[in-house]
Amino acid sequence: MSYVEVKGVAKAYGKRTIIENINVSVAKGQFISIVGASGCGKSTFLRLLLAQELPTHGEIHIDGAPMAQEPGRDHGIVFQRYSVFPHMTVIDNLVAAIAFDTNFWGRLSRARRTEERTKARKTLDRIGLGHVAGQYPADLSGGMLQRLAIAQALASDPKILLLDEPFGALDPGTKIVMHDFLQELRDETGMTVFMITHDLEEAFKLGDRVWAFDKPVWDEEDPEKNAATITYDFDARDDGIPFQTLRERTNVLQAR
Ligand SMILES: Nc1ncnc2c1ncn2[C@@H]1O[C@H](COP(=O)(O)OP(=O)(O)OP(=O)(O)O)[C@@H](O)[C@H]1O
Repeated sequence: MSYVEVKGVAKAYGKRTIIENINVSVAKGQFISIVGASGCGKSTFLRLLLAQELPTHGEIHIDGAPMAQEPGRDHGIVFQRYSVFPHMTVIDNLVAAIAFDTNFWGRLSRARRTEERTKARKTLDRIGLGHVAGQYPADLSGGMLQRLAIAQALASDPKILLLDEPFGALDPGTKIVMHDFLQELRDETGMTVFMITHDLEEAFKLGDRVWAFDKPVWDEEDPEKNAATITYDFDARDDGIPFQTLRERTNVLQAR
């Protein structure tokens, strides 16, 4: 059954339409990787899913209901650039995320604060950051910072996790460790995940489906003209097209 339903969605800024004719349906727990040329509207699409922006046309339904008109707690998001607070320790960063989630930080009782701290400590142990709980983000490696950012995004037990090039700044070894980490989290939580990446191998390794955003019509004289849409929706599991042959079959996915 469909969990996220996107019907005829388009987004324009002023007179310029960035994406259009987006019609997709995603089952609960699916992992969608999103690839495509720079500037073709991938992050714009994530912002629509996050309700940070509203579509110019079309509708998005989540779990059978029209999407909220503003960002809510059922979505978590992680960006490539680490979105942690530099002046707070690792554990305080996580406690702050939990507090934002509860919305009652100022009024939390001492007992509740202790409870939240214990919860944060457990989460840090779970994600391998227990030993740096008292340190500041500046002392952490890129992989550690992204673990912390993901843990913050998960503080509200989101139903949908949005990842905008989360591992783009990491070295190849750390990336592989982060892939395992993300796959474990996904197995544990059953979240539906949308991840933008410029790394095709990563897209096919992690995704159940890989969507390619592209402009069906290019205007060489004016590359900014015309909108992009989802031109390919690949099944990346079982009977999917193997990554190795994909590059040969299509040039749409070649890095531009
Ligand atoms: N708030 C805005 N107002 C006007 N134009 C915008 C706005 N946000 C994005 N754009 C334009 O929309 C286009 C798509 O941007 P977007 O960030 O969604 O692309 P992208 O595919 O995620 O790119 P990249 O892979 O480089 O991150 C760009 O040309 C950008 O300049």
